[in-house]
Amino acid sequence: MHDEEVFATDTVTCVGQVIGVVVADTEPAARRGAKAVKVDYEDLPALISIDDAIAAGSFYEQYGNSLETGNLEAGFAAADHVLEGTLKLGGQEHFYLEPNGCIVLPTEDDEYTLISSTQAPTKHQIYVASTLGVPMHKLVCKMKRIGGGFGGKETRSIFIHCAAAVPAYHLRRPVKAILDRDEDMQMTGTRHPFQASYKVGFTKDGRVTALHMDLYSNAGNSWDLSSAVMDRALMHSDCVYKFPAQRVVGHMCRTNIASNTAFRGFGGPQGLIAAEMVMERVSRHLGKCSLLVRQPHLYKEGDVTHFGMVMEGCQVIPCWEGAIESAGGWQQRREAVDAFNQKHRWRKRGLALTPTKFGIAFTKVTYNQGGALVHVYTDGTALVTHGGVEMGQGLHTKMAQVAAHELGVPVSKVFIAETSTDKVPNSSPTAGSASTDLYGMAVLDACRQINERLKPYRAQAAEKGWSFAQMATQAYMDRVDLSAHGFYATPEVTGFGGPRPFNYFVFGAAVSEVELDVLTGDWQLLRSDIVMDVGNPINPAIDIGQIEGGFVQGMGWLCLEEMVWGDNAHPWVRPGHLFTKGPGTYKIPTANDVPIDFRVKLLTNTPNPRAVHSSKAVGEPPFHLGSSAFFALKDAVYAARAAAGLSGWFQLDAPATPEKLRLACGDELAAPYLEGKEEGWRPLMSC
Ligand SMILES: Nc1nc2c(c(=O)[nH]1)N[C@H]1C(S)=C(S)[C@@H](COP(=O)(O)O)O[C@H]1N2
Ligand SMILES: Cc1nc(=O)[nH]c2[nH]cnc12
Ligand code: MOS
Repeated sequence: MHDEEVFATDTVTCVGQVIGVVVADTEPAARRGAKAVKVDYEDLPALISIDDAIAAGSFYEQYGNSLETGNLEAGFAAADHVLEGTLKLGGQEHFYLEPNGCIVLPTEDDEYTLISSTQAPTKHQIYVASTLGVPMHKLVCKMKRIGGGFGGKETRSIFIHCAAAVPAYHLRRPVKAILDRDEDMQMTGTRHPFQASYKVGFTKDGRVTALHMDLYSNAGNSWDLSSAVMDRALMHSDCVYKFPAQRVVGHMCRTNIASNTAFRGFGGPQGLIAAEMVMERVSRHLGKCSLLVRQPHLYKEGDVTHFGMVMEGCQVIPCWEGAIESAGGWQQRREAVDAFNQKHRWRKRGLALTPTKFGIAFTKVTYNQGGALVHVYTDGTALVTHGGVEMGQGLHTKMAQVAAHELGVPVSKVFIAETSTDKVPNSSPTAGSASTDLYGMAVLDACRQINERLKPYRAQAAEKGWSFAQMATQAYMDRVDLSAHGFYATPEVTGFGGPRPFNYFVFGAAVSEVELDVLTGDWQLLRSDIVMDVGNPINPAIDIGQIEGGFVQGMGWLCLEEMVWGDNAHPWVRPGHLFTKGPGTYKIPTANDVPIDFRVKLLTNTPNPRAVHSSKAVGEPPFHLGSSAFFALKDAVYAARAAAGLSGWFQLDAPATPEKLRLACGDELAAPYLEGKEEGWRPLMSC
């Protein structure tokens, strides 16, 4: 939305906003220089939380998307029960291993090369070129790989590139800028904190007749990607359930924290968990098992979502049933957990099953395109370049497999050296989990062009026993072109508001069991069983790795990672400052948090007709399955509350940190701390 400045001019709207850049021969000198700059800020009133923004009416007014299906009035009229409530979801720091950084190299005249840690080389080419006033064809942005991105380097990395480019422009010398962890956490955005106000109508046997939700996101101090994030949240607020009537309205809150941005799932997890929390409340209100209440709502083949997309190749039920089977049967597991809980007062176990469905395609139609460049050399090796960035998700490996398979050579004969805007131009951000689909088809397209030209030589090779090298050499001798550019644009995607904003859905389900220490709120994830539908996997090992990582990262978001800002609830932190700026205060999952018994299964025989080699995207879809740990923890707290004589549904917002879990157990030891505190009160972290 071009609502940001490289260097703030008269007003800064968040702590950490860049006002200038100090450049020196060494980093220590530059830091001394930056410290020498004294800025006397006039403190202005600041809005930090969503509640602050709602109270002040501070929204990005230009955003007003909503989705609606069915007749809500009739739905609520037909309900035996109507419940209203508000649920809160925290933000999440990307915590990529490699903080933001870049090198800006001025070369001849006004030519520049950027070596970038970013997911979006083209976006950086555009923004730095415009900052320096040079044409795009004189500025290359490239990288071999980046040390993690998770969405955090789709846009927020731009300001550090611009801040480094300006001195490079004036000094005509290479400039390197790399953020320290605490700077990165204070200055760059995170996952959007969300809040949902809902009203749900349902019959006495648990059939939802109407669901209305207002979703509020904390967009921070600039627009960034927040509208697309909210769009995706709106489109995922059905989870895997067919609601006869549903309305969901999006609101983007304007606040004075660093602009929040893309993070794995991109608003999808927020929408998914909101629906799941509502279904949990319905089940508990009726005192029914949540599987029995949710089951009749599960999407079936041919059902239409609340935004009008028809479920094709719907694997909701196979994943749901597969996860239960993998877990050894729900009844068996439930009885074992209940038996344990009968025998232990201060340790309680919990069990939960959560399903997921995730839409694959950029909701911005333009981004659903991909390019590739393939060179075949006379030694029989191939150099492949595509528009996607390797951030640890294994994209380059899959692309090399596709090329090797198509050219008929071993993978060792295919090399991917880097991603660079002068090899493949106009690339979309490596985001939305769609890179394998987009660049896989583009690599295929390029290889097919080359194969077409090599056809006569393949015939000769067969009869003369030529190697691929000899074949390539012979073709070269005959002046045949051995290089090709490939391209692909996803057909039939409509963008938000149309009936096919996604190319297809990815499905999954997880069963998790936890053991909670009621006295401390500490817990252990005993076992998780995941069944995921990834079509025909191009590389099952990579896909299982993505599923394990996505699951753990999702669990981190909902059960461990808490961001603490200086705001009304935490007056002991300087206003607007982030208190949790490193691993000492911000707790990301460690090896101890991974399920002790971790089982991941891929559905078989579910080819996906809409993507390369019948595969499916796997980057973001598994993230939501981590919520099975959150609901298992809540299940354990219910058991603790029962032992304390408390029954019925209670509110548990995310992140479900140990303090919150401990107090939610509500026993006589916790009660004195809860005296007179409002619902959901939690202790200030003593410091
Ligand atoms: N190791 C690793 N895996 C990752 C990420 C990452 O930064 N590191 N990013 C995730 C996100 S946010 C996305 S959108 C996808 C992007 O890659 P893909 O489009 O190739 O799936 O990878 C996911 N898995
Ligand atoms: C821009 C964008 N659109 C999407 O639909 N999904 C995404 N994930 C990360 N970035 C995006
Ligand atoms: O789509 Mo991932 O970069 S949030």
